[in-house]
Amino acid sequence: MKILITGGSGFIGSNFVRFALESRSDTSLVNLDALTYSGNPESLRDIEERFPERYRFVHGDIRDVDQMTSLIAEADIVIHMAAESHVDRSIIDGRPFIETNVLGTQCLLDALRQADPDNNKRLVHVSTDEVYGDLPLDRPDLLFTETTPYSPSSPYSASKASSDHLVRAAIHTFGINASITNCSNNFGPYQFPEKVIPLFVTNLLQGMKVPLYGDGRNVRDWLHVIDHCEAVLLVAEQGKAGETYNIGGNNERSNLELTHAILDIMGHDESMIEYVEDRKGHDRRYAIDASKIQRDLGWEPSRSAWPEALEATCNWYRDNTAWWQRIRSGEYRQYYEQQYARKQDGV
Ligand SMILES: NC(=O)c1ccc[n+]([C@@H]2O[C@H](COP(=O)([O-])OP(=O)(O)OC[C@H]3O[C@@H](n4cnc5c(N)ncnc54)[C@H](O)[C@@H]3O)[C@@H](O)[C@H]2O)c1
Ligand SMILES: Cc1cn([C@H]2C[C@H](O)[C@@H](COP(=O)(O)OP(=O)(O)O[C@H]3O[C@H](C)C(=O)[C@H](O)[C@H]3O)O2)c(=O)[nH]c1=O
Repeated sequence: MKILITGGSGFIGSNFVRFALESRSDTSLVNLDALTYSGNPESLRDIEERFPERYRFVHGDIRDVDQMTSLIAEADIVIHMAAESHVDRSIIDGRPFIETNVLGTQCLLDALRQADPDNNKRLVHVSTDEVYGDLPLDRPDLLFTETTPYSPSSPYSASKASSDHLVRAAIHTFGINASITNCSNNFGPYQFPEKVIPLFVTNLLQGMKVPLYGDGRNVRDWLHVIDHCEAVLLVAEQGKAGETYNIGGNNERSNLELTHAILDIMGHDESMIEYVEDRKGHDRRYAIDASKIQRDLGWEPSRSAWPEALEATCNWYRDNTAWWQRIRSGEYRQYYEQQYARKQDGV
């Protein structure tokens, strides 16, 4: 089986590459990635050495239709993960989100149709539960299902919703063999330290406080990244064309609960919490009903149990300082310090 992954040098992508090569000995994989600020070749250095025959990196952009067409022509399965992925950045500037998530997805679909006019190849479009908007805090009975209407709140989620619609339109109009996955918040190794868990853990490792937005009551449904990767691979191999699959951990936590758990694991107390200005348009609660993928494909989130999985993740950042120290001392440090100061001042 030949897989082409886009965005394979990012957080979920690099975990997917490792998981697919380790769990499928008959699989080879090409990773097309533009290496934006969140793409890190260091995350896959060991893979290049361990699987020289089965793994190849290609530096490129999903908007380059000619390059994408030749790469897709050589693949059986395309896993589309490349994206601008951070909500806070989309609030500062939404344009890169439209360029990669919307235009980039259209370019990928154009390339797929050129490379595969008979629709023999399989595409999995990896998306987010944020397309559904948010849920009220006082209705724990409500969950996102595959038929929940789209109601995105941030430029990020609006761009992902657009990309989902483009994929659905190509399924309907051209009959492409694609499925869409909508997943909840992932945690695990190799996540860029702008997202809440690696940010808080690496702040604490540097003796810095953790900036909690608003009152900390917002809720996220946390899933270990390898559970997500396993689900995406299952959808690629066994999912039905035209279907959407929701993926979630059944693991809802308020940000305050998450923060206390991290503080406990890292040996700190609540004096390290700094309450800062809330995120604009901050979604209150995400919660996924994953019963369809559980029923149809037999998937279970077996690696996401807390506190063990969270503790293993915190330990990974503690044990892999070389991976994040370079990132946190470069350009990103300036971005982060500006953001942090702005939120402290409430401007
Ligand atoms: N992180 C989560 O919790 C989460 C949850 C659900 C869905 N998702 C989706 O999963 C996918 C991966 O998310 P992530 O958290 O790993 O993101 P990430 O930011 O860590 O990685 C994104 C990768 O895409 C690459 N990329 C960006 N623009 C590109 C372009 N134009 N061409 C080629 N490559 C490009 C980057 O270099 C990077 O390697 C995204 O589509 C995201 O919307 C993420
Ligand atoms: C960075 C940061 C975040 N937060 C809060 C904001 C959220 O309520 C929660 C998680 O934030 P984060 O930015 O890590 O993730 P989400 O905005 O939920 O989005 C993530 O999960 C979805 C599914 C994707 O699709 C996104 O790609 C992914 O980034 O912590 C803070 O309180 N302080 C901080 O400094």
